[in-house]
Amino acid sequence: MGTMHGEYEDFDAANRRAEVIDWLGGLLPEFDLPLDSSDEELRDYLIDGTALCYIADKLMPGVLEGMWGGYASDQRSNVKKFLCVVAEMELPGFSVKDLEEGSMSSIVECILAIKDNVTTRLSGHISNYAAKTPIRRKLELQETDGPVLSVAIPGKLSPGEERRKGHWDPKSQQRSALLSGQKVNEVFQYKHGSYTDLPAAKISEMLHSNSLDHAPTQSLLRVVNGILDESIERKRGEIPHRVIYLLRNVIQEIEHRICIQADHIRNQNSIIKTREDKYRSKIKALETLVNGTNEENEMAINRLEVVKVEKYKIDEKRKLGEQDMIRLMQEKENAENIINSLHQEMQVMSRMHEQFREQMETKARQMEEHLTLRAKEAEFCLMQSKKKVEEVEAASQQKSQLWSKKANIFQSFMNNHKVSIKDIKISSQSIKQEMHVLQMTWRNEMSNIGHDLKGLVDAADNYHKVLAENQKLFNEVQELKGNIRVYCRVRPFLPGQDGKLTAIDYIGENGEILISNPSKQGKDVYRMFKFNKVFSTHASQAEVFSDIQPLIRSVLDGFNVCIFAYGQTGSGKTYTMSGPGTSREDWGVNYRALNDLFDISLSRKNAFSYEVGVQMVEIYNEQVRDLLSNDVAQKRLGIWNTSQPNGLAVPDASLHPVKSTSNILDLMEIGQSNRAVGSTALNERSSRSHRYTQ
Ligand SMILES: Nc1ncnc2c1ncn2[C@@H]1O[C@H](COP(=O)(O)OP(=O)(O)OP(=O)(O)O)[C@@H](O)[C@H]1O
Repeated sequence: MGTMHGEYEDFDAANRRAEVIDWLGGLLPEFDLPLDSSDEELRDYLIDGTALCYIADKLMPGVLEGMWGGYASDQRSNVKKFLCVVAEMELPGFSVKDLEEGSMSSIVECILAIKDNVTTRLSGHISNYAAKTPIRRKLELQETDGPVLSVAIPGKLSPGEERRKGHWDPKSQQRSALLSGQKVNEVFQYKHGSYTDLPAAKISEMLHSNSLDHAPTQSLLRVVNGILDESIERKRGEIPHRVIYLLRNVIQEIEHRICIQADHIRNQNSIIKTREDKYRSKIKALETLVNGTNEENEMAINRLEVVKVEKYKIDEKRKLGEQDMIRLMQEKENAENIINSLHQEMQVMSRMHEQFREQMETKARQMEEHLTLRAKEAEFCLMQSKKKVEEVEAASQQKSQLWSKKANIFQSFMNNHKVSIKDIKISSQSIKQEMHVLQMTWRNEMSNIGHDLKGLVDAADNYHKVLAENQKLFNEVQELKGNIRVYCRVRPFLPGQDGKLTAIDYIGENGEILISNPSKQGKDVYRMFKFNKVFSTHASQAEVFSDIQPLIRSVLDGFNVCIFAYGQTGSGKTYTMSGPGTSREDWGVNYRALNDLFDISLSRKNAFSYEVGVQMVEIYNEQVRDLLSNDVAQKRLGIWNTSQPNGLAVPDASLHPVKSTSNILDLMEIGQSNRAVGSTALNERSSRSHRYTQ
């Protein structure tokens, strides 16, 4: 924008300078500068002040005093005179220094102000101009007290041409023009009715002198009007020929002046058109410039937006940078604190190091003293050791003599030993031979043992077959004896009971028992019962178990076995199943059965592997409880059905399904009052539990 503004200013200055040059070209005929002349070219033309003085003289003839123009003493006096005229006209001036080396703008503005002033004045002159008297070669407009505007006529030397020819004196020329004008006025100022009476000599003087050239157009028109008025007043219309001739010349002069004025106006029009075209082209250029400026403005706005965005980013970055700076300052403070603490630690360490160094130096001195003492001691010891060495050498000589003796003895011993070694070698060879014989016999024996082992393996196989056959036969015997066996054991009287009140009358060998009831009559007194076997009151625990033991062993062969005791309270169920004490003889059926099973499983451990499980339950008031469970709530196992014949109860199958697995031994004692039941179960290869009925 600054550049554009500068360009516009240059353009405006050039325009104004061109306007000055154009005006001067019309005012000063010798002025031949082109319109696009530079400031310096205009300065060169105006710097001597001659042209300026000529302008002032044109504006106010005679106003310049003394010698001016080419006759001036120096250039500065010309310029100063011009500036005095300008000051009198109250127009803006300039300094001489500006004209010599400063800016030309003030000079241009001054001349343009003069031009405007003259144009304003001429607007009134030109209206009168057409009605003035024609002059043949030069037209001069002059008011009574106004400025004079001269126009150069072709064919006559202009003041510039005269000046260039070295004889042009604008002041004398002007002065002669003024004098001839006054003379013409005197010549042409006649009263009415006097033109026809002009003598021929006077008319000839008017025609043959420069009177017409210098006469104002107004005077010439006054002459024409006067002649015409006189011709009208004279009814006869007779006007002398000489007056008519004068009239014709005056009219020709006026026509000539009008033609010149018309030419001048046409020239001015063409100049104005040329300027108009120039101004239009300049306006187009300015419009283009303005359009370009608008585009540049849009681009500048876009750039401004971009710059705003960049500024916003830069502000954000600046804020981040400030935050970073604050953080870095804090880190710096922390680092400084750390450095200070480290510095303090370093000082402490250096002090400690100094103390340590001093201590070490003290120690070193002490050590040095100590080492000196030790060195002296070592020297002393060395002396003593030398003495001892000498003593030892003496002793060693004695010992060497002894050793030589011992060596002789050892040599003789070695000789004897070699002899004995030879004997040992001979005996070892004989031992080797014996060992070889023994190895051969051992191999033979091992082969025999292998054969024997093979026979044993075959025998073992046969043994297993035989054992299986025996087991089969045993179980068949058990089945023949009956799968359900009922034994009766008679409890002896307890201490304090009367033995005469016994109901047992007879016990048979084949399981018969005769019960007598004295309270009954007839054959109802005796009743005979038949069991598999009846144990008398003298039967021991071992005798009772001996009849049950085969059934228990059949468990190991895959049969389920259940043994339970039944009887009224105090009849001896616990005594029979558990025993009265813990001694081996007192063991009841439970202990003996388990012990027997453990013995058998132990004896068969190389061939079979048995797992034994134990379950303890209590049946009391028709409630079954697991006595080995830690959870009291879980002890209850189910409801028992006691509606079986003979008072037997079976578990509800839906609640407690009886597992059909074999290899189970149940040992129970069942009281009449159903108060308590103890049960022990043994399972071969299985620890699954099994519950039986009451
Ligand atoms: N064969 C026997 N020899 C000696 N004493 C016996 C014999 N049988 C039982 N007794 C004794 O009889 C008493 C009652 O026996 P036991 O407690 O075994 O009866 P029980 O049927 O288990 O009674 P309950 O049903 O009330 O438990 C005990 O003192 C016991 O020592």
